[in-house]
Amino acid sequence: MAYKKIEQYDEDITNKLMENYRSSIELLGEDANREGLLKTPERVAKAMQYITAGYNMDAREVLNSAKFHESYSEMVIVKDIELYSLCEHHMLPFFGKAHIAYIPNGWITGLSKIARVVDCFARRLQVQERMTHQILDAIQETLNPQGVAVVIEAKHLCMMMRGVQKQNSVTTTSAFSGQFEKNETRSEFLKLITADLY
Ligand SMILES: Nc1nc2c(ncn2[C@@H]2O[C@H](COP(=O)(O)OP(=O)(O)OP(=O)(O)O)[C@@H](O)[C@H]2O)c(=O)[nH]1
Ligand SMILES: [Zn+2]
Repeated sequence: MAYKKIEQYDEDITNKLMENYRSSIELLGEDANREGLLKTPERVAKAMQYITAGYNMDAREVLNSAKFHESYSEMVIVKDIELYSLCEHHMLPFFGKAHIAYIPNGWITGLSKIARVVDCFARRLQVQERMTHQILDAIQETLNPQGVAVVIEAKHLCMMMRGVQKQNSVTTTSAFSGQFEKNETRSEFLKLITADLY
């Protein structure tokens, strides 16, 4: 199976995480035995496994699972794919949108698979730059298209609720391969992801 079902949690890992989160709650000055917190270690253990489930997902397998022969050779753009990830430095969320395009070279993939590839790499401890490249590489290697473009815009909670405390900064990262290395193609992509066509 390409990805972990939401309800499936490894019992051993869940139990070990629960012990750790119980200790963390106490170390942070709380009473882990008070009513509202009794089930919290288990909830957090499951939530953390869910938001890091990307380690159990294989992006190439996801893309190959719906790969179709097709002669369409214009740009395919899936934009505004929401993403939630965890920064690997503070384990705090960063979240935003991914805009992805590819120009097929005989093969297309199911549109939902593009969004699943985003989840696959977002649901890990990440830096935005690496995630951007991982998404591009998975699509490039699996579909062998004429080019791939990935733009990610995200807000990092580690820059908002602590540290430098900037509430409005947005980080944009991008990666381009093949035809998208040409200015003309890249400009068309950037124009289309900012256009309000829907
Ligand atoms: N390049 C990059 N940096 C990130 C990302 N997520 C978080 N960071 C940064 O990682 C850096 C870690 O820096 P450190 O100085 O080791 O950590 P820190 O003392 O907590 O830093 P401050 O956040 O500035 O308080 C910070 O500048 C974060 O803003 C990311 O996706 N990409
Ligand atoms: Zn951080």
